[in-house]
Amino acid sequence: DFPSGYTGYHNYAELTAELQKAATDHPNLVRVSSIGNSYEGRSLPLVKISNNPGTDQSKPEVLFTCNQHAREHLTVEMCLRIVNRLTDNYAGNAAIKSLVDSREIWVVPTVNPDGAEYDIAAGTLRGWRKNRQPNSGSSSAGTDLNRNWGYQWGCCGGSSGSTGSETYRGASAFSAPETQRVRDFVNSRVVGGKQQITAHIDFHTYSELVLWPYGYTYNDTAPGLTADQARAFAALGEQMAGSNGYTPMQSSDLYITDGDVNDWMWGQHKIWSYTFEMYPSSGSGLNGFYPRDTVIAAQTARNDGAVDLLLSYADCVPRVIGGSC
Ligand SMILES: NS(=O)(=O)N[C@@H](CCC(=O)O)C(=O)O
Ligand SMILES: [Zn+2]
Repeated sequence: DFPSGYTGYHNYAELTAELQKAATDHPNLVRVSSIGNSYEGRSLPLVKISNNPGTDQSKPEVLFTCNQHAREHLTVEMCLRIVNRLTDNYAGNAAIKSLVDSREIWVVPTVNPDGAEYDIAAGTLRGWRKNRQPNSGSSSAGTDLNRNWGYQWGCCGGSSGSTGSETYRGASAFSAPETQRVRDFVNSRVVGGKQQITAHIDFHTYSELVLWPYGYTYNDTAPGLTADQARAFAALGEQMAGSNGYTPMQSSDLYITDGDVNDWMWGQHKIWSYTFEMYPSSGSGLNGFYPRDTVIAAQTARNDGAVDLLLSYADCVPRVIGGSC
């Protein structure tokens, strides 16, 4: 479990209990289900927040994913913040009520529960990043889930083919059960030939950044991403960064990543997909991944405005530059 100074973070059992509590407290707003299991067989929880959660309505859908990277535990708290804030405040906050009434919101609070549990299993903080899937012929386990997505997978030097690398891309695109399960869920949201999810944030730590596609190329435009679309990505990214004080940039300006989730969400589905790197802005080595639990409340609430911005533009993100849909 988490060591002292970190007990405010939710381990897997505490997370699932918290999600069940949200559903029990708000049966008219929340459904908790599963997109399937991790490599080691842990259920990957799926939370739906809606004013009619038992029915698929034709409203713009927004997805939040957290904890692709095991050691980035603050992101689990971020997804929990989204669930609790949108439900606990629905009755008393007109702005939140209108966002929830006009959207269908999906939250996957942990994409990598095996890695997250392994990271804390010894009562220490191991610095683990990848999933816990073995690599045949190697004593090094783990795939970097954020290099395993099947858009431009392994194309461009933005990942590694070595099983021991922290950015090992896996044996093939979607070789990891966890990316398969999120892929299958997103694919299932194509209804009547139209992807219902219009916008997405994948939360990571750390460096305090707002990032948008493409990661696989330094170019601002590339096949499937026009200059206007790049302008819209940047404009909304800059507005969200203005609300949380993070630094906005195209993700390849940070470094080239291939097989990352944003490139797949946009490349495959034209979902306006961002990565948020949360607090801290900097750190020496591993300690940046392990801020004490005393920062959780402030550093998750810090993103409330950005979450609301994404939700508000979700009907038509190009509106952010005066465009139309
Ligand atoms: N959270 S992190 O691993 O330090 N940074 C992310 C950045 C993701 C991106 O550039 O799109 C990654 O390398 O997957
Ligand atoms: Zn990460």
